[in-house]
Amino acid sequence: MTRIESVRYRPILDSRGNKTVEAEVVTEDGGFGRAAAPSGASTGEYEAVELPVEEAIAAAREHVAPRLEGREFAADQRGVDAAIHAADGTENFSDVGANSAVATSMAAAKAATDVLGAPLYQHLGGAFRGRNFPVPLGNVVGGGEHAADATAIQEFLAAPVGAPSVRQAVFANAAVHERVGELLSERGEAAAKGDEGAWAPSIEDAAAFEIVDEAVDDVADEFGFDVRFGLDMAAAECYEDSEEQGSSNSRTSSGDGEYVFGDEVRSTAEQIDYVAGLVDEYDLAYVEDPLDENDYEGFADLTERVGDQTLVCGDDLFVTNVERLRDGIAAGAANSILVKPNQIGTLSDAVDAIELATRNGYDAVVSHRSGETEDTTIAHLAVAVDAPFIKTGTVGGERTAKLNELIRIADEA
Ligand SMILES: C=C(OP(=O)(O)O)C(=O)O
Ligand SMILES: [Mg+2]
Repeated sequence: MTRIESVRYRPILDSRGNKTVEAEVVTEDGGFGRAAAPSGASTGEYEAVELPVEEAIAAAREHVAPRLEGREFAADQRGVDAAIHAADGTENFSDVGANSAVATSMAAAKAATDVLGAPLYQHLGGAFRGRNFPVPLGNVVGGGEHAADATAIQEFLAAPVGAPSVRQAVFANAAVHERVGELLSERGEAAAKGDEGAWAPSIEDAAAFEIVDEAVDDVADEFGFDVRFGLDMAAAECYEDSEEQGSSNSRTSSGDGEYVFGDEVRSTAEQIDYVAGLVDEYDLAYVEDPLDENDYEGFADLTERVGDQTLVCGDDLFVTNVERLRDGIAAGAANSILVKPNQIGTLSDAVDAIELATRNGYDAVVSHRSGETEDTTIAHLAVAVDAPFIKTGTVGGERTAKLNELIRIADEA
């Protein structure tokens, strides 16, 4: 009943003004699904390959669409995703592009829900989903690869862990963003916004810690529940391998290089001490990518030290990849995984990573990318898999698209 009749592709714009892939899937009985690929800036070395948009679209038209049209059923997500894999034939979607793959995978899911008449989260997660909602982690200050001349740490994230509802949590994060803006202007720090809508002031990380700490305390008092904060350090971007000092982003070895965050240079042991100290000092709820993407051992050491106090999350470390996650679980590296469907290319692969994580006591954090569209699939995915957290910004239309969808799902569930 949901047999796919046609698959169409077009280039559209993402929030950075770059071109990205939009896919549309139409079923024989008129079901329609449309989805668009997001795009990262601080991408992990081991992510599936994003091809230039025209190339990805041409490859998808030639190889993916013919494997789906008249052959696969949109409601059979595993079948659709297996066909996309077969059309590509590589380990990392380097032939058709993870951007066209993920757009197709998500569009098929939406076409199925259109026919089935069920919300996307229910189609993906089943009849018993829709009761639990993720805590939204929302970045309020940032820099790194997301803004020039701003903080060295990529993201300072509000974490409204005590919120009684997803709506209150979303509103609290917006309030933290607003309060941070006020505190910055009281200090005379005019700030632009980075790629994800967070303030991008030209200040040291130490000043950002003071400001965000004060802002979350103020908002916790105002809202009457616990609001903490966390970080995405995106440390692979700041790691310089010992064999290639001076050239940033070397990814060939780990452990004996240096972390260069602004003017501060740290060895791996010092970086672990520094992060553990931050967790204690600021009662951090969350620390993503505190170490290089190859350093399972460093992640394990840090997790051993602070894993009972905070979430230690692997983004570039795991890249939503079950093989890399399996290695991490064996090593005791991290206790949570960031899940970005475009890092791995299909919804089925993303769900596999989430299920492996959950079975092993790792929390899944479903995440946006710095380059986004109005697509709301990740809001539904987070509810469908019972993810305890979602990271999808705080303000800006492409971010509020997901946050407002979460509020709607909660209202209608
Ligand atoms: C969302 C992130 O940024 P990007 O999409 O640039 O990888 C991240 O690093 O978690
Ligand atoms: Mg990250």
